[in-house]
Amino acid sequence: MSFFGKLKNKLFKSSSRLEEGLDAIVEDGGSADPDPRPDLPDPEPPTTPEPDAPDVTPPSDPTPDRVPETPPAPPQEAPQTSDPVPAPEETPPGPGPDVTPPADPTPTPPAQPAPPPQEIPAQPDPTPTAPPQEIPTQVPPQPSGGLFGRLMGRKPDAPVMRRTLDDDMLEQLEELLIAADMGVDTALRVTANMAEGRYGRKLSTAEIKALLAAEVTRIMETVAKPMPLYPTKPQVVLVVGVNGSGKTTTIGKLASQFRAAGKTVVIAAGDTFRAAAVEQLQVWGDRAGVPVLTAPEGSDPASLAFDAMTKAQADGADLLMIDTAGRLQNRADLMEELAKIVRVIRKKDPDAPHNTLLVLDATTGQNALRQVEEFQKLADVSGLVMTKLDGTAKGGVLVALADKFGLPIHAIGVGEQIDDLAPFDPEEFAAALTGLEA
Ligand SMILES: Nc1nc2c(ncn2[C@@H]2O[C@H](COP(=O)(O)OP(=O)(O)OP(=O)(O)O)[C@@H](O)[C@H]2O)c(=O)[nH]1
Repeated sequence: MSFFGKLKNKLFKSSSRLEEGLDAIVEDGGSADPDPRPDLPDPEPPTTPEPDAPDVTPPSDPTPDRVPETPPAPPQEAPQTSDPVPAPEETPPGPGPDVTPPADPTPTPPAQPAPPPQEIPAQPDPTPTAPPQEIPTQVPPQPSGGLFGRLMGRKPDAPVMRRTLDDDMLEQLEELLIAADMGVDTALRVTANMAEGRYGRKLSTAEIKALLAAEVTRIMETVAKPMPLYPTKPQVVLVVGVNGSGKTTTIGKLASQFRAAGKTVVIAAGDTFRAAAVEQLQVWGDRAGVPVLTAPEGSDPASLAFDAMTKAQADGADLLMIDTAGRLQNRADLMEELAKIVRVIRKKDPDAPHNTLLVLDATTGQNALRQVEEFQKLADVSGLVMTKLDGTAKGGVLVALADKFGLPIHAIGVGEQIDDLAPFDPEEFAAALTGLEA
């Protein structure tokens, strides 16, 4: 199975609750429409509740004038289905160590069977006032598609359930989206946009899913950005996040992808308070074929960071990834620790760290929102990596995160293996979240 097929499968697994909820909402209060053609006028573009223009600029980029490296396939220039992390500069398009997706070097729409109901332009206009999407209210019949349909063994020409979009239905949709961890504000905005120009019309499940997927895509497109690479050597990537969020695993996966892209990488095991954490990072360093600098348990992480910076500079390494402790419960200590690491590495490079990645566990749902708030106070978070998107029903929190903070999502973790780090693809994510049939 291709990497994208695998990814899609994993994401689809996570969305069943929302998908089934949408099916149930239309079934509840809807009626079988023998005529699959809804005969609806074109939707008017939503003009009201617009998502807050997300600030996708890292909070305070220490080097705003830095020019991103422009390799043949610069990862920062690939907003669609390309690499979230280092683009394979010299990696041949064969089955070799492609950075992302590792097992499928051509992660383009072919793997994403054209979903008939959704017509999202490849480069949608991000301006909030522009029509967010061209969703045909007349979605091609989906009688044989859809989990529910398949479970019920519907025949292709079976009547399609439709339900009038009214206050009751909108309320149910809001509740469903909130239950799916989108958060109240985002859920209200999304449903308002879905209703805009369509209130009082009869919509099928497929149409509802297409509308929701388009709204989600529109929000997520503004944040789907690969981690930028700079010509600076070493580019310092500080990795923060609570214990267990997946920092170590993500550093290992990223290091492997950077290395496959021809970059030299050094890792600093900055969580010196836990011997187990250091050991685990060493295991990941071995897997990725990247040196891991460690220090005795309990020693000063800033001192280790300084040594790692010295080594990375001496070696001419492209990237230095610094793991950090995640003891959010000792907030003051952690803040001081992170501040000291930054102070120390800035003695070597005043622009470092060039990226501060916050690793978030998607299965924590709404808690991820609080973690962003907390870590933004502790560090200049420049981008997110969302882990454990495989097998979670809480993927909706990504929509809330994007809507609320607008921080770039550089990559998503979809498993525990070294290759299980994927670009964040908004359309694929939206389709998976809503159960939109491909
Ligand atoms: N299913 C799944 N598991 C993941 C993913 N990323 C990390 N994990 C698992 O989550 C657990 C914690 O990951 P770590 O990388 O150790 O997390 P950490 O933030 O470094 O945690 P500490 O070492 O305690 O600071 C491990 O069992 C990982 O295998 C992912 O994308 N999907």
